[in-house]
Amino acid sequence: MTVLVTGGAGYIGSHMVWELLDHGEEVVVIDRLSTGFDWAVPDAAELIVGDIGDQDLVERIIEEKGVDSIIHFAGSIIVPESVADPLGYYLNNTVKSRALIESAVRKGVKHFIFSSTAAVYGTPEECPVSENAQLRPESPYGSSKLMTEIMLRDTAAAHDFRYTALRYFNVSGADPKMRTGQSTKGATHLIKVACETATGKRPFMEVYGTDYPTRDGTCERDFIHVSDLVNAHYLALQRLRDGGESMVANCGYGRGLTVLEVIDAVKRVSGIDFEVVMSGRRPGDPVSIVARPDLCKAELGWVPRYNDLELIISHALEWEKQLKLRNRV
Ligand SMILES: NC(=O)c1ccc[n+]([C@@H]2O[C@H](COP(=O)([O-])OP(=O)(O)OC[C@H]3O[C@@H](n4cnc5c(N)ncnc54)[C@H](O)[C@@H]3O)[C@@H](O)[C@H]2O)c1
Ligand SMILES: O=c1ccn([C@@H]2O[C@H](COP(=O)(O)OP(=O)(O)O[C@H]3O[C@H](CO)[C@H](O)[C@H](O)[C@H]3O)[C@@H](O)[C@H]2O)c(=O)[nH]1
Repeated sequence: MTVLVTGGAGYIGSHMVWELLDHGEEVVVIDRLSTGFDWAVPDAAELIVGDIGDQDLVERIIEEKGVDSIIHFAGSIIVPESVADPLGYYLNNTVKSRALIESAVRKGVKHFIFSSTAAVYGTPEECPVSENAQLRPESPYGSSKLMTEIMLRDTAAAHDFRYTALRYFNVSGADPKMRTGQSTKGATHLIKVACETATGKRPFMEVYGTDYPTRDGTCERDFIHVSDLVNAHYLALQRLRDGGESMVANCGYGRGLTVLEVIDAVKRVSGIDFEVVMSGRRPGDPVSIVARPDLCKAELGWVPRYNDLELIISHALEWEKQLKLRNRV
């Protein structure tokens, strides 16, 4: 039994590959290396450079490697970029996910885990938000992911195929053993950007919007450590293999932190008082989004191990230093 990890050369995917290898799984990765790196894939996993929309390639991999499960991370992930290029996002996230799901069904892969996102909720009426809240994405990115969730739901109803869609909140941090981390070039994620500024890779950083209706005027998010996130996927994989029904679950800690609170914490942990410029709002940003994680805990038996902002930041900062040391910036 082999697990096919799409996007396994990327930030979250590479952590997933390590999590699977740590549990003794056979792993094959497909990644076109658009934002990922071949060096991020451990030697013990096979990397096939290619596109998830290439059905001949994907179906050959499934057959030749004896793939029983797919964990699907490959996609385009930047909210404001999706506002500027909606059709590009619908192609890479929705159309190519459709091709991948079809290949899975054709080749009899019965278990599928999908990287969904809190962006499917838009700005929820109630926070923390539970899975049955209204789905009103505010960006093409969120819509492109919601459409994939719908395809999975309908495919599972029609075929011998079960899935878990995990709606990630704000993923951050790095492998505590420093085997991988977020290496994305031109990153836009808050903690990554703040750590790059603290380590001198950027001269300053901006805060996008200071007039939101929150306690300090900046947006509020729920930051989850990437290692806790990939552990939830591993538990979801075991549950599907044990016959568990399809499900959709939030992955977050249930705790909201504002942009300014995060920046202050990065300054504290790094000991560097870097420059922060207050700017206008960024398109597509919901004000506040925090998970209700009860379902993930109850159904998967998920027990987070790194629910501590300073610990998340210390791992992210350490990875930033590793990138410099390894000349990979
Ligand atoms: N980072 C977050 O905070 C976050 C939050 C919610 C959901 N997600 C989802 O998690 C997944 C992984 O995100 P990430 O942060 O690791 O991003 P990433 O950009 O580091 O990883 C994505 C990987 O997919 C690859 N890829 C993209 N399109 C491909 C294609 N058509 N064929 C083959 N490979 C392709 C890229 O080369 C890259 O290695 C994405 O689906 C994203 O939407 C991320
Ligand atoms: O330099 C920066 C970077 C970010 N922000 C702010 O920080 C907050 C978080 O922004 P991120 O870009 O880190 O993350 P998003 O919440 O926009 O999106 C992330 O989480 C979402 C789920 O909530 C999606 O899944 C998406 O893939 C993932 O990028 C936003 O208010 C943003 O405007 C800044 O002020 N300055």
